[in-house]
Amino acid sequence: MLARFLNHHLRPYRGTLVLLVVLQLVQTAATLLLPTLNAQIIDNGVLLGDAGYIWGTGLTMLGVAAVQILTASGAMLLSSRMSAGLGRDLREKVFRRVMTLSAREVDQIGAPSLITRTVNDVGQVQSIVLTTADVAVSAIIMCVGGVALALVQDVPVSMILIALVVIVIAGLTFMLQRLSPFYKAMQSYLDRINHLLREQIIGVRVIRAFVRDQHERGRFDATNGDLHATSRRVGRIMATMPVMVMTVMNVLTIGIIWFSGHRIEDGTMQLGALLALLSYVTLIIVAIIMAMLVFTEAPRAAVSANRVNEVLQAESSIAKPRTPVTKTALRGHLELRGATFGYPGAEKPVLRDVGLTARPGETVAILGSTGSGKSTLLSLALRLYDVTGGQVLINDTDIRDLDPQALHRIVGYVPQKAHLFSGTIASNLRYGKEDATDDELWHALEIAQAAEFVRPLGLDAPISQGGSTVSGGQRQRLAIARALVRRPEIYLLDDCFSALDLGTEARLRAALARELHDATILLVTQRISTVEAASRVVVLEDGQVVGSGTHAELIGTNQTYREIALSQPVGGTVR
Ligand SMILES: Nc1ncnc2c1ncn2[C@@H]1O[C@H](COP(=O)(O)OP(=O)(O)OP(=O)(O)O)[C@@H](O)[C@H]1O
Repeated sequence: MLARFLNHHLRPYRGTLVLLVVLQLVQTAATLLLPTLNAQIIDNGVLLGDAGYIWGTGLTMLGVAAVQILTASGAMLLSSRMSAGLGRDLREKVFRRVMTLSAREVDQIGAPSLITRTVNDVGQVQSIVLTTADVAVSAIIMCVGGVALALVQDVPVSMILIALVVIVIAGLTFMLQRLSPFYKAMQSYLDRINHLLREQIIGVRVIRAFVRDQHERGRFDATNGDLHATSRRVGRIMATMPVMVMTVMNVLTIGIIWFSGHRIEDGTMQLGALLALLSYVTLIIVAIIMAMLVFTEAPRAAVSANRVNEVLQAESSIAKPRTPVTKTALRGHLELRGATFGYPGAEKPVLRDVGLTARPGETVAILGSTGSGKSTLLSLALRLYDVTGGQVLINDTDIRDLDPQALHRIVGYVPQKAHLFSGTIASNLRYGKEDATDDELWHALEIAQAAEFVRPLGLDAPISQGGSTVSGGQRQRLAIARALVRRPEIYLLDDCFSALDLGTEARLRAALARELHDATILLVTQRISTVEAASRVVVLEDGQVVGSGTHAELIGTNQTYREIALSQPVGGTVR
């Protein structure tokens, strides 16, 4: 899996890879040549007392060492460039893919896991590429070259070397296979830690208010403890590797010295050959240990590559239209026709056979008890999810046939939980219309009843991530202003007056009525005072429409509406 993954994603770096292997080959050949030259100096120079030979071969060794240094640093430069490039490419690919996924896939994989995959898992893959290119490639060349040169020195002694290298490689492979499930578990513990951290940092005020610090610390410690325990088990397996490698290699060295001693005594082998063979054994031991350090990370990188690949292969359940409709003849028409929808894994649909129509100039309020499916209904009109039955039509076109760009041009959305991005007030307001002028921003702020608090701060006042530096009510008004700047045909307002006092809400609704007299507004709310002025109210109960009409019509005829209305005090009295 890892090899296939890397083969695919390293395609743009094939040239670099070839150059890197060439440099590693030269570097390793230079390293391996030095013991051979050393053996020659001893046999032909030192033992025969030939100073000229010693000088000549010594200078050659200096030249070889210079080549070795230059090629090694060149290879390191290329490998770090290649791995950094791969990391950048993978993060970009994952980010782009996540941006195309629908809410359904994001829910399924989970936001914390997507973050771990983009940052940590890509980092693991990047790291294995760096160490493989830097260390493992030269280690493999060193092993093969070392064995080949040992064969040149003495075939019978080299056979012992080959047999033991095969035993070490087989033992290492077995151990690496055992590590894979632990690495899988470690990555999912990391997901969980990320999930807990996000939840606890975002919910820190609730934790303090309910004095749940101890409880939350316990939850965090439990997962952190699991990660720690798994890492220790991995560490224990890894700790046996050097023991095995070093034992085998020490036995090998003793065996070579013992066997070679007899052969030198017989006169079938020279002293220089023994010294060269011992140098090769050292080089091969070092190469195997280096490769082992890299390959112990391979199972973890394989798990990470798999997790990254899962995101890259994920297909959005919101299919792109085959022949997208980019222009519609009508403007501002929204219709749900027998719309049915169920969340994945849910026992029953959240919305059943919902029908409603909203036309330009109309404000259709959706009222219903909590959990009745109001926000879900807006999600369908935004195509965050596709209906499982029936249709959503915008300007008489099935939303599934509309070009996504056109859809998002037509529809403006103010979420229930106003979300702002880090930047400034102006950058948030221009989120849907980058070329909006300052005048347009101030106009939107005036209507959203936000100009008063923005004026002393200025449009360039900083906004922190999520908008935590402004109050809930201010955040809601900024989110309304952001939608107004775009001037869409249809506004989907999800309970976005909930944090406003009744006076501000009344002024805002009056300003919206003046400004958006020809727009279509679908307004989710729990407040009767908000729906009184609506052209029509649709009452939802348990995912079904149980009434539709004006406030005056429903108050007398609709039981659910009456119950909600009677439960809400107005001006200190109950209706
Ligand atoms: N992403 C989701 N996955 C699974 N179920 C969900 C999801 N979002 C909402 N639900 C479920 O769908 C039902 C309707 O939720 P929805 O948010 O549409 O209700 P609502 O009427 O807007 O509620 P409220 O007035 O409290 O905001 C609820 O039972 C909720 O548990």
